Amino acid sequence: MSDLETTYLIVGGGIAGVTCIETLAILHPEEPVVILTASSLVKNVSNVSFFAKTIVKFDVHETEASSLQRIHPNIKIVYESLKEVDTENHLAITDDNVRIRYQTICICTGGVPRLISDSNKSKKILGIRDTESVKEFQNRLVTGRKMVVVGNGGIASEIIHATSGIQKIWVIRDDYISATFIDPGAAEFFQNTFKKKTVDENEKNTILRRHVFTEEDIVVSLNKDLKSAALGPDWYRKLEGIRNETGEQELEVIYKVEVKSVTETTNDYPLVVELSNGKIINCDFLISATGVEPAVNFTWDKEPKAGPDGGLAVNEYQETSLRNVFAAGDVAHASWEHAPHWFQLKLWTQARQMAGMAAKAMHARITNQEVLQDFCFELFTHCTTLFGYRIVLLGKYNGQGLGTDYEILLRTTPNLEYIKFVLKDGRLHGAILIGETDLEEMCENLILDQIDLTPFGDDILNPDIDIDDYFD
Ligand SMILES: Cc1cc2nc3c(=O)[nH]c(=O)nc-3n(C[C@H](O)[C@H](O)[C@H](O)COP(=O)(O)OP(=O)(O)OC[C@H]3O[C@@H](n4cnc5c(N)ncnc54)[C@H](O)[C@@H]3O)c2cc1C
Ligand SMILES: NC(=O)C1=CN([C@@H]2O[C@H](COP(=O)(O)OP(=O)(O)OC[C@H]3O[C@@H](n4cnc5c(N)ncnc54)[C@H](OP(=O)(O)O)[C@@H]3O)[C@@H](O)[C@H]2O)C=CC1
Repeated sequence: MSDLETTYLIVGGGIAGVTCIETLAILHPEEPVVILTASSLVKNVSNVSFFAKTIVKFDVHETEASSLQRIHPNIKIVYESLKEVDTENHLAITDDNVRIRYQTICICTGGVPRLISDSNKSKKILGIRDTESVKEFQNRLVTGRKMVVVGNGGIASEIIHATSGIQKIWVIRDDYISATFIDPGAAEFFQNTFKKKTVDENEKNTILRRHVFTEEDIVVSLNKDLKSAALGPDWYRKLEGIRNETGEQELEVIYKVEVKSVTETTNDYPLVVELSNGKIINCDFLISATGVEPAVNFTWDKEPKAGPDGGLAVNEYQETSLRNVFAAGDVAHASWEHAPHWFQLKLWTQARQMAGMAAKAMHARITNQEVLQDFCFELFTHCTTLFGYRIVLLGKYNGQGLGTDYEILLRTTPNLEYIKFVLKDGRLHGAILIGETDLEEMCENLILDQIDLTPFGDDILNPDIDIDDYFD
């Protein structure tokens, strides 16, 4: 017996779940869809702009789940948590024992912060994922004097940039900042902008250089029951201006260390953080911005295959190893053979792309049609803002997996732009574009078409030559 019957069941109201519904609303509006969401707010995407075929930028907002009724005429919203999936009988069972019979299901339950190992020892160790966790962080910023930030990815970088009036100790495993997204050269570009806001005239000169790098030169780095969706792009703006003290940021970066232990004390500073190099830091609270793990927070009659991170392993159509069970977004592990210039990172662009693909494949299954993998999986692209600069990452932007004999061509103008091309056998395999470079579309074409750039030499990045003319 079931309480509800549906053709499509979507679990989760983050970007992946909502995109899946939006796509099904276009492909199959007459068929019933049920969304099972643990939070009453869902994500929606607006102001989508394309810098090139595959390079997309958009805004993410939170809205009432009921607004989905305007998107899909045949949707039913169930505000509950998924407890169990009975794949044999095509049944999903919620915490309150509501039973939903589906023909296809897409799991979009996202991720939860992966905190440092001592996180259960103190409530002063915080992870950031949803609005609630940011509120707690905001409260701690109001009175905090010193915080430790652990991790070297997107969240840590944004926190360091956005907070002021508090002493910050940034603890990272790498030997340069923001290693998930950039290389040591770009890290230096950003650190110079921290040091001084204005640049001397004679420092504004553009520097162009080619370097043959090896893998050893560039190290490729790639709290609770949090069931709300992950935050939107401008979440860190909520941290700005909490303390209005002006002046130099009190920032200390400690490189190549990890946190060994964290203990609470009754001393002036309530938290004692011991690092792997023996250093002791006393602080008010610690932010663990140390990645996400997939939220597979329900049980199965039969376990599907999992990826190395515990996420649901999916093929190129986003289907798990269990027929008619699809997955998309942070909960999914991309287990198909990737195109040469694509790899998975837990980002909302990818959550959106995976969910669009899942919806197409679910629709094809129901209507007995064939489906092809979407073109967006040909090229890794990420468009974001870091330390106040627009940053576009393309393909193997840090030489990921290119072996030991690739070249790097750099053009940098202090406080203005940082452009890095990763070349192998004369062809472009990846790029980091920081600032308003206007090179996105050209780079996308050069990577996708694998044009031999040897004849252009270093002119490919010469600011006085409009290289686009060659390819028109
Ligand atoms: C602070 C922060 C900043 C970020 N900034 C960026 C950025 O600038 N650019 C970028 O590309 N990415 C960014 N990300 C990553 C991005 O937010 C995620 O990759 C993306 O939101 C994942 O979407 P999702 O739909 O898979 O998961 P989520 O957004 O986590 O949504 C999961 C949904 O599933 C629901 N759910 C969970 N378990 C259950 C259950 N058992 N039953 C029912 N419902 C359930 C939750 O309520 C939620 O609605 C950021 C992440 C964070 C935390
Ligand atoms: N602008 C953007 O695009 C943003 C994207 N995001 C996304 O949100 C998600 C969460 O962000 P975030 O938490 O920053 O995750 P990230 O995966 O971006 O970064 C995690 C960082 O923590 C480090 N780390 C992991 N475990 C430890 C540990 N035990 N001790 C010290 N360091 C550790 C990792 O190092 P190592 O690499 O060595 O494992 C890495 O530097 C990610 O999917 C991220 O891509 C978040 C904010 C902004």
